[in-house]
Amino acid sequence: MLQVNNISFSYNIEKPLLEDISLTLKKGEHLCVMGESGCGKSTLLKIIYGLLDVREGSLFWNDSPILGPSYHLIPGMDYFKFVAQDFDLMPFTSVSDNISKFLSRFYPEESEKRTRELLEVIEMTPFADEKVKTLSGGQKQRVAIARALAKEPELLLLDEPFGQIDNFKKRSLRRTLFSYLKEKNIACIVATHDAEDALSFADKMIVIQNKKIIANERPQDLYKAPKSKYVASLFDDASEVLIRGKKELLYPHQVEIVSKSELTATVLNAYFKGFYWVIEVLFNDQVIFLNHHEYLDSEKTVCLRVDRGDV
Ligand SMILES: Nc1ncnc2c1ncn2[C@@H]1O[C@H](COP(=O)(O)OP(=O)(O)OP(=O)(O)O)[C@@H](O)[C@H]1O
Repeated sequence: MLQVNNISFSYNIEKPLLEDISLTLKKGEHLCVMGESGCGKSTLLKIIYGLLDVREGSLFWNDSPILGPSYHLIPGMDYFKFVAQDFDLMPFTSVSDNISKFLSRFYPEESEKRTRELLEVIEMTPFADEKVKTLSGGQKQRVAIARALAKEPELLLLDEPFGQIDNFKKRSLRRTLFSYLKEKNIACIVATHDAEDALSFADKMIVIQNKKIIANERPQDLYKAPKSKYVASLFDDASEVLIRGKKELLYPHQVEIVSKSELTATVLNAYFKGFYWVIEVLFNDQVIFLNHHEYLDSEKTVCLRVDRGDV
């Protein structure tokens, strides 16, 4: 089990980046770390991996303290693997060799079987013999994930793991990877901007804002009852508006256009989303985003209805 107890960290002593951060993660559990760019997600992953020294607080994996580079000649915990945003692969070596390098040379058959299995997890079997330098950014990212899994870690730390992968591949890779991790009971922490990483695959989610953890809950619970616009905006184009004197935090699917209502608004823009449109409207000098089945011209007057349903 991972235990992070009240840690604080700063790159620059005058500008603390993370303050009083605490969290726990059990074996096989998946945690998603979200928050605006620059809030310290990657830094938190680096601290947990043991690449940075904390100013205050302590970290443990089971009963062993996780110590930073001041205490280790080679920083990084043995049972953990960290896939950073820069991948750190061997460019002139094949995809297979990049993965198998971390497997035992004494059991070549085992090693080959495991490499084949991991190539399938990252959907890169046809590229097994390609040199890494010829691969795209997204393909390199997938090889880095497979390499991190070669010697099964107890905790896998992924920094924006699908950032360079196209949507089609991302969805299928995400399904395969997270079910593989669950099957092997490997704990995982993902720093991401993509709410889909959290909503479908994480057991827990933390949100960082202004140096602190402002939410630590199941992603479904956070989605249903976001405590602020900052949290809701991680999931969708949330609007915070004053309606009939009451402040409402609304997702686009909770606002409908109806034929008659006392809430009137003016269309500003319409954004094509495939089977629906996101319509941006101005309501009492406040901008609201809502989902609608068809395109609407700007400046058109529309009537609104709020239907919070059960989110
Ligand atoms: N080695 C470093 N030295 C000094 N400052 C750093 C260093 N690495 C990161 N920072 C700063 O710390 C802050 C947090 O960076 P970090 O990469 O942890 O944020 P993040 O939430 O992961 O951002 P993003 O979502 O954009 O990847 C940023 O302001 C960044 O410029």
